[in-house]
Amino acid sequence: MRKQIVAGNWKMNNDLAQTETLIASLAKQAKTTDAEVMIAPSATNLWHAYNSTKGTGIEVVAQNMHFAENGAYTGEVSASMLKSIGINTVILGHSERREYFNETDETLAKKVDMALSKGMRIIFCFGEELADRKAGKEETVVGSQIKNALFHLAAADFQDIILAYEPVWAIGTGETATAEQAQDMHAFIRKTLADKYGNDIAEEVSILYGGSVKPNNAEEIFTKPDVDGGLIGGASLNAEDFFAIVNAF
Ligand SMILES: O=C(CO)COP(=O)(O)O
Repeated sequence: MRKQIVAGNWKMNNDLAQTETLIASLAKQAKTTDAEVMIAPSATNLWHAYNSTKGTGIEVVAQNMHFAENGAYTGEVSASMLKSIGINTVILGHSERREYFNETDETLAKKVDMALSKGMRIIFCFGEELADRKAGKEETVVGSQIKNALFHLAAADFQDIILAYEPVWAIGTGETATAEQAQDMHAFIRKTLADKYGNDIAEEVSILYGGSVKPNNAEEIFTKPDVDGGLIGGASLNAEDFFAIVNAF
């Protein structure tokens, strides 16, 4: 059985005091589903968040990391640094990192390798832009993003990979993919995996949907057979909204 996961990507929001306040509110929420719950605070607040979520069942994950072991990469954070403060999962390939920080499939492949070599789990993000969808190229784009960054891996590596389909046109726009659009793409992603690694692997990989998931649309999206959860931006900054989404399964 693949895992159901709801992860909150806080992006560049919440200073230390706000992180404390939001985690205190999250800790008061009741979970009524089996979904795994994750939050991704900023790098400066990971250590605090790791400590203050102990015993809550919420996993703290990182939003990014560098591909090198260590060295002269001013401003960057390594996998070992994350591991050393108890962080075992990292988001890689978010469209904002691709767009604003020039992350490419090639650099992401290196980040994937480093994270896996440190025994970390990865939430690997990808998704087409509006122009791609208008041109009917969404499957071509998504297929190549997955192949270029992940298809050098061994089948066993996929135990540590969670995929997150985030159509760029639905991120922060209030425009969600319809549940059918999400399901169609997730089925395509699973078939892409199955063609390369076989059905057993493809059936075990959790595929999350991200892009304007809110309490009022989460249930419809999560009931689709190939949607195993969500990567939540804006709505993860409010504890009640985030847990309404967690409990939408
Ligand atoms: O980018 C996202 C999560 O990583 C989605 O953001 P929104 O939920 O704000 O659209």
